[in-house]
Amino acid sequence: MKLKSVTLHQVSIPLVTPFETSFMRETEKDCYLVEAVFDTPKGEITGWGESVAMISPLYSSEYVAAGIDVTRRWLAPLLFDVENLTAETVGWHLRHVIGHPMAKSALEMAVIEAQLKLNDQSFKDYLGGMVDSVPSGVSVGIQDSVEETVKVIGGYLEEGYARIKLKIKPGKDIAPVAAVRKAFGDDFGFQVDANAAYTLVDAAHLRRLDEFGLLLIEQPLGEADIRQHAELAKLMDTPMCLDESIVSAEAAADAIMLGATSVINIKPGRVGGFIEAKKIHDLAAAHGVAVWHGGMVETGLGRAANAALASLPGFTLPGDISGSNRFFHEDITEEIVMYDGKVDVPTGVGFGVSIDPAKLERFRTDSVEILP
Ligand SMILES: O=C(O)CCC(=O)N[C@@H](C(=O)O)c1ccccc1
Repeated sequence: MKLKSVTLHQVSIPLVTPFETSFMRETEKDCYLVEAVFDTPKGEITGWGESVAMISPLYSSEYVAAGIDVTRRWLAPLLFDVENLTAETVGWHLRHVIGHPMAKSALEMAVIEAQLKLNDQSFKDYLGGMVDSVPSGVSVGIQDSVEETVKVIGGYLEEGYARIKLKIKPGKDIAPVAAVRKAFGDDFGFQVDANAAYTLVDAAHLRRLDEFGLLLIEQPLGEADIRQHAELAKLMDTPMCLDESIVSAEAAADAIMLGATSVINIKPGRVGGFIEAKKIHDLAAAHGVAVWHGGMVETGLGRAANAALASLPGFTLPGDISGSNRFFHEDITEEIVMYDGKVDVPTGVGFGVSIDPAKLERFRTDSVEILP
């Protein structure tokens, strides 16, 4: 395939309720979509991708404006020069640009989808997915009070979510977790995500979480740390899970070998794309390390692609692939629907969903066209 043009559509979609983590509080989903047109043996084909970078560099160093800039000035020009572009080689062609995994992943997604359309193939089949639906977990932001936390989680349990993930930070951790366990018992999957809000000095405090039978504790320490997480893992019974630190298969190998993680949160955007994410899945499986699919408040496009990846056999824990309605009043693709604690794995060609032009128009705030 030969890349002919790339258009980046910046969108802002209102959230149904504010989403608060230890490092930010969001009321809109701001991201950009990649619309890439390719010349192929079957004529012109368009592939779509989604960048999971936030509007500000608070989860990682990436952010929307930087992703648009690095794509316009560096990444797209590199791909325009490739005569026969394939999904499996995008990362190689972009390897000299340091960093920017989310921007690279968004472009790779568009190449993947065009290749799937060229080969009349679903993403699930391309990856070797084995199931038609995947368990659907939900991520719960930091609430204003313990009572509100119990109420919100009760609502999601009512809806039938397979697993609850609660954001925590110093001062909003033990009490809400204890109250949720007291209110709903021990028979549901419950985990916490600190987004790097603690330090090793907090080890004794974090060990108090061990009494609540949590599935895991996610990234309690620094976003780039591996060694200290290995130290903390020795002190806690709750399984250690890494998110932000796992920026590549290499980092995953280091974390596994150092005993820093017994569960890995896989996010294609964080590691540079779905091809690298599958390598991490395969590496973890070889080491008996469980993986689950993380979420970055993606639109239905990203959620559909994530569900396909999560259909691989190593994804043994429910991921953050909630229904579209968990975050959005309306999605820019067909709605991803959670039912009976699961979401369907799309079976259509490509990612199995399409961008609704009218909704793209409604939520679009800017577009930039990039030509060779
Ligand atoms: O369900 C979802 O899509 C969101 C899951 C979630 O909590 N994501 C968190 C995270 O730290 O993993 C996040 C969201 C947005 C930006 C950065 C991080």
